[in-house]
Amino acid sequence: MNAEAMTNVRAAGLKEKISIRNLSFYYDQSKALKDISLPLYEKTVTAFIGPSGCGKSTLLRILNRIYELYPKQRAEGEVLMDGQNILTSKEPADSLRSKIGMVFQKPTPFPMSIYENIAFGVRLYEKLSKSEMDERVESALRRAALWEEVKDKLHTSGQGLSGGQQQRLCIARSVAVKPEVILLDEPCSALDPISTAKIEELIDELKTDYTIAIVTHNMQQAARCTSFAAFMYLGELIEFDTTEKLFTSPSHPKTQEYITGRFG
Ligand SMILES: Nc1ncnc2c1ncn2[C@@H]1O[C@H](COP(=O)(O)OP(=O)(O)OP(=O)(O)O)[C@@H](O)[C@H]1O
Repeated sequence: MNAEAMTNVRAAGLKEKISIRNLSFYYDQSKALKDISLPLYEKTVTAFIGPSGCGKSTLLRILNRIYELYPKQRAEGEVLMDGQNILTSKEPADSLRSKIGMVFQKPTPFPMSIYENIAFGVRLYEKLSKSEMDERVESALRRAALWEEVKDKLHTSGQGLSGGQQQRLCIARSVAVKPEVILLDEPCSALDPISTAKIEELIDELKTDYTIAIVTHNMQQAARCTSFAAFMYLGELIEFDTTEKLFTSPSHPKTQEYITGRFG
């Protein structure tokens, strides 16, 4: 990041919620991420962009330790959340995942009712009374801008919703467990433009409470709804800066080529 951007970060009083330091990642012998260091600022949206295969999804999967389910995958370096290295901490994975929620490219509602899609995750972490649970489900659906559309059919299947509604249900599901960080891996790539616009509005709304990282192939989307952006290429972080700087006057020629559509 250049000096001017750094001054702006300081002036805005932004705190590093997550600090990624010298992070490398291996799929067996193959090195998919090479010595990545960057911050995710608190209550801010950061975009991860770059051509297919550059390691964006791999990076998100490290942040909530999904990779540890696979014996041949290994991370080196540090991912500090509020100063604690989540890669080596003894914190159980499910507790970590309640703090760092993830929404995937393809909407993945569970095969159960809209209500249960949300209540199911909450029950893993908290014991709530029926009325408290009703409130939690409603507030999560409101937060995900879905309440008005589903309030009269909460006990019908979540899989009966449209793709865009399903994705908002998945966002509601992750919001319901009161996370601190939300990771969005191409959340709009399977959606039509109207649903995409709704999710973008929602991201803008959610950043008042959550630290958000979003992987996207859509440059306009990154420009519209993020404050910081990281450009990755072949497993390396080429450039990290404010989204405005990265899109208007990138420092690296590769970033320039990518954002102007000359490759990728
Ligand atoms: N399960 C896996 N086993 C081995 N290599 C993998 C695995 N998953 C990903 N990779 C490799 O790791 C590298 C980074 O992949 P990743 O999916 O993180 O890229 P990406 O930037 O998210 O791509 P896309 O934009 O296409 O989703 C690629 O070279 C990919 O082939």
